[in-house]
Amino acid sequence: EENNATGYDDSILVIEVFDDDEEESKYELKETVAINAVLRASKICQKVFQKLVMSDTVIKKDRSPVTVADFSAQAVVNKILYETFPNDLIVGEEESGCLQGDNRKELKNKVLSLANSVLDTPLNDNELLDTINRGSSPGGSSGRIWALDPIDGTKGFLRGEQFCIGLALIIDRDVHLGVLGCPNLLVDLKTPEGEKGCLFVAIKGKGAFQHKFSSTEETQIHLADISSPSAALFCESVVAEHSSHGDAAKIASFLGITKPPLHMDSMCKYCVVARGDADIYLSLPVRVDYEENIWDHAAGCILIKEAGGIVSDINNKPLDFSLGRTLKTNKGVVVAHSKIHGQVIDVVQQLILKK
Ligand SMILES: Nc1ncnc2c1ncn2[C@@H]1O[C@H](COP(=O)(O)OS(=O)(=O)O)[C@@H](OP(=O)(O)O)[C@H]1O
Ligand SMILES: [Mg+2]
Ligand SMILES: [Mg+2]
Ligand SMILES: [Mg+2]
Repeated sequence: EENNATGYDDSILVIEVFDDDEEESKYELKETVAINAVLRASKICQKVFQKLVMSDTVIKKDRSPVTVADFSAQAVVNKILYETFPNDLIVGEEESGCLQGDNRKELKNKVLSLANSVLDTPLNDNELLDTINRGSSPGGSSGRIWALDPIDGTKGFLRGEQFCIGLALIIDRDVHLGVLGCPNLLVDLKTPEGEKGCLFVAIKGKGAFQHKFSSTEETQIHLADISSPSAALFCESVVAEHSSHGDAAKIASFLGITKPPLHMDSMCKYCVVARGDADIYLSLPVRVDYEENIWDHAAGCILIKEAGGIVSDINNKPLDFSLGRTLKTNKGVVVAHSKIHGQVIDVVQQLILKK
C-alpha cells in the first residue's frame, strides 16, 4: 500500500528477505544486517527497472548517471545500518545534492516512496537527505567503516544488464565482510533460461557463499581450478572508458588466451570469477589521474580472497582500503586464481608498465 504514490509495480518481488530474528541463522548480527540491507536495496532496483522514465535519471558532475534507484538504495542501506550500528561510519557513493532544490522535488519524492516501500520503519521527508548523506564519511585506517555502492554499474542497470548492490565492512583497514546483491545475474550461467538473482556473502576466514534470491540456502563457492592462464576466460568492463580493452587484448594474447573476453558491468565480474564462471578480471587504467573508489572494490575483493583468488593492482600491490574514499596508492585491478595470478601480473607489467 505504501507504493501507491509511485505507481511502481510490487508484483516482481522475488526476494525472500532474511529475517533478523530467524533463529537458526548461521550469520552474526553484522552479517544478517548487511544481507538484509542489500536484499531490500536489490528489491528496489528490481521493481523500479520496468517503470523507469527519463526524468528518473540525472547526470552527475563527473558525467556518470545516477537514478532514483541509486539514491533510494543508499537511503535504505544507510537507514538499516544506522538502526543497529549508529556509531559505524559509511563511505557511500551518492550524496543528496542532486535531490535538492525546487525542480528536484518530484525526484526526491520518488526516492522517498521507493525507499519506504521496502523499509519496516519509514523515513520521513526531513530524514531522507540526511540518511543518504550519512554515507559521506571520509573513510580511513581505524574503526568500523562500511563501503557502500548502492548500484554498482548504473550504466548496466539502465541497459537492463548486470549491476550489483555492493556492501563491505572494513575494520581497522581490513575488509571483514562483503555482501553483493546481483539481481540480473543468472544463478547458473550455463542455463540462460534459468533463474536470475544472486546474493554473495564473504566473511573473513570463513569462506565465500552464494544464495539464490529465492532461497536462504547457501552454497560455498570457489574459483575454478586452473593451472595455465592460456585456458582462461577473462572479463572486463563493458565500458571502454573504465578499462582499456586494447591493453587487455594484448595481455590476453601474450598469455595465449583464445577465448573472447566476457564483457560485464559492475562487481558482478568479481562474483563470476569467485564462483568459477570466469578466471581472470582485468581493470586496466585508461586515465593516469583516475583513483578507484573503495566501494567499487571492497566487497568484491574479500569475495575473491575467500573463494581462493588473489586481488592486486597492476603493480601487484594489495588494494589499500585505509586511505580514504579512494584507493590512492593503487592503479587498476588484476584478479585471478592464486595459481596463475603471478603469471598474469608478469605479462601486465611487461606490456603496460613499459609503454
Ligand atoms: N575512468 C574510470 N576508470 C575506472 N572506473 C571508473 C571510471 N569512471 C567510473 N568508473 C567506475 O566504474 C564503475 C563501474 O564499473 P565497470 O564495471 O563499468 O568498470 S570497471 O570494471 O570498474 O572498470 C562505476 O561505478 P558506478 O558509478 O557505481 O556504476 C564507476 O565508479
Ligand atoms: Mg556511479
Ligand atoms: Mg560503482
Ligand atoms: Mg554506483
